[in-house]
Amino acid sequence: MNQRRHRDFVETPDGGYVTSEVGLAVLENPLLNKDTAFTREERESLALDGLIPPVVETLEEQAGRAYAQYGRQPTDLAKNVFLSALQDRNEVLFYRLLGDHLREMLPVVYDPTVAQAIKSYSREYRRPRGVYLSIDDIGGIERALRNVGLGADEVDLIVASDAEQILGIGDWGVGGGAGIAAGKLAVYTAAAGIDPGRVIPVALDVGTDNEALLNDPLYVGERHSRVRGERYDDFIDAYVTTATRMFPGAMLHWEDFGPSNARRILERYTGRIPTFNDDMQGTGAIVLAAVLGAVRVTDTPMREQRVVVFGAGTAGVGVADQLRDAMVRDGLDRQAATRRIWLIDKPGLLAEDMPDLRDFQQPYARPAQEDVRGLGLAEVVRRVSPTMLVGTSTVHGAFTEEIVKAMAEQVDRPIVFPLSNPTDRMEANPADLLRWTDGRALIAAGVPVSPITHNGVTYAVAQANNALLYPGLGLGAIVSRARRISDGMLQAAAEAVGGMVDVSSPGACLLPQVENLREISATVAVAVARQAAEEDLARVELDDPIQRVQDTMWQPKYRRIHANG
Ligand SMILES: NC(=O)C1=CN([C@@H]2O[C@H](COP(=O)(O)OP(=O)(O)OC[C@H]3O[C@@H](n4cnc5c(N)ncnc54)[C@H](O)[C@@H]3O)[C@@H](O)[C@H]2O)C=CC1
Ligand SMILES: CC(=O)C(=O)O
Ligand SMILES: [Mg+2]
Repeated sequence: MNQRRHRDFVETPDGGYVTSEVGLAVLENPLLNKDTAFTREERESLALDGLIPPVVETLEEQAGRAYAQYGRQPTDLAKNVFLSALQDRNEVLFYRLLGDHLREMLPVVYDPTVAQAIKSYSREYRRPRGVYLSIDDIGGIERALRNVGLGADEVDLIVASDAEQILGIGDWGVGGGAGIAAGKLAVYTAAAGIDPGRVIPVALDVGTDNEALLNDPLYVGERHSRVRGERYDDFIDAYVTTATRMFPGAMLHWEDFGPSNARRILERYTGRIPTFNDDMQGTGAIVLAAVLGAVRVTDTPMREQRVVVFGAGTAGVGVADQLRDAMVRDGLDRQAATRRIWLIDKPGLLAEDMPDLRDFQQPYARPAQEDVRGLGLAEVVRRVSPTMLVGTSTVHGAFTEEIVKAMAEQVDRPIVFPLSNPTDRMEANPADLLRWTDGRALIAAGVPVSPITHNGVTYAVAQANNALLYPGLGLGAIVSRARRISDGMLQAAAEAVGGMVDVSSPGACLLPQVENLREISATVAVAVARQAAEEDLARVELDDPIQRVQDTMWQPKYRRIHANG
């Protein structure tokens, strides 16, 4: 009978569950709880009689009530809190509701409202979710991961964050790590059907430099400044070593690390285990997907693009890397491709003779003889005539009317991607971009944007958020049990998303729409699994990856539950 153990229940070959839990313990387990949908037989066998109101409801009826309750919440933050409480109570109902109203609820569970939820994590705190690992207790990592109660082959995915750069809102300590890891995992399940019983969100608490948190009596994390250097590296290493030893099949996802750690960590582990950094690689790949759509509209090949990236941190350089590689595939050598990308950060245009360049910025630094060191965005746009302007700076309004109009004077269809999150960090408002360019701008933003009508044409603005890509990437890696996440797999994912859109009509969206997220993720997963096989990185052979992806996707449906014995 015992196929696999899920905490305190096992799955049976007919897709039901057997549990030794009874009574309130069943109702308090969000993976088992069906609330008023327990049948009469289940109520009897699981000792639930009298613990639930008499009615027996369907999942649909429950979802209808929950949606009405959701609608009565006064603010987006209240809606987020309501949905987390629902997830803590009944995961099937939570995912059913989320799946039924994905376009409406994704911005509440995830970006942009997740930023507000993270800021108020300690104040709103009601109950824990996932695992909290502390740099002050490195020896406790194994114990904490063991306490989750999952066996060696029962974990597919672990999302971890140290919360140094949460979205574009900076350092949010333990609540940032816990909140973003849980938010990203909710998207994994809603988008790609990653089994919510086989994942672990991890907050890596290394302290925080956010003084408001340190001085907040309600703060729930370690109350000291952020630890850096050798102790930090030892902590990350202990986490990776322990997690991969205990759960050898799990993929490790890194989210919202600061620029000094994100790339270093990825480079240390990428050749050894299945792991990826979403902000660098997921973002780079989804932006590449949108760019592939945009260059079909402009009919200018990749190798002829000139790209200005404003904000040369984790995401900005991740995007630059993917665009450079796409130019190389289009015929340029690596150096020529790199030269077609201009990176601007706080000190202005990055140049070789600048002190304090980060190692990952160095390849893009302009040669000293160009004598362009430190130029501001407006001047760079004037001199370079970029075909693409990408914003990953967190600087709201950085793409001013003057700058965008200057760009639009030099190219017919300027590609402008204000990607910073949440909404109050966006480099430009898409409606303004269309107005300033008289509808010529090809736009993608990090947050969802409603369609915009300009001069009689309705423009669907793409959401270039890594959420359109990482769930399918993860699913593809899981079904193929990939040993590594390779550049080829990221490219396959980007091309799969890019191939899903028809950009031929005026105002067409550069990326598929969020309500098709399950379809997008399935398509990405198949492409990724095929690529893993192609590169000999798959640990299982898939005769029919399309069917395997469908079969692997967890569905928010109630299972029949039997009592053990
Ligand atoms: N759409 C998407 O899928 C994603 C969007 N992002 C967004 O990108 C933004 C940056 O995120 P990360 O790269 O993780 O942060 P980061 O901290 O690694 O990078 C931000 C960079 O912007 C630079 N910057 C700040 N102020 C600037 C200014 N006035 N002028 C020029 N450069 C300036 C910083 O020095 C830093 O290098 C965030 O808002 C984040 O939400 C990040 C990942 C995915
Ligand atoms: C979307 C995302 O990963 C970020 O803004 O950090
Ligand atoms: Mg992120």
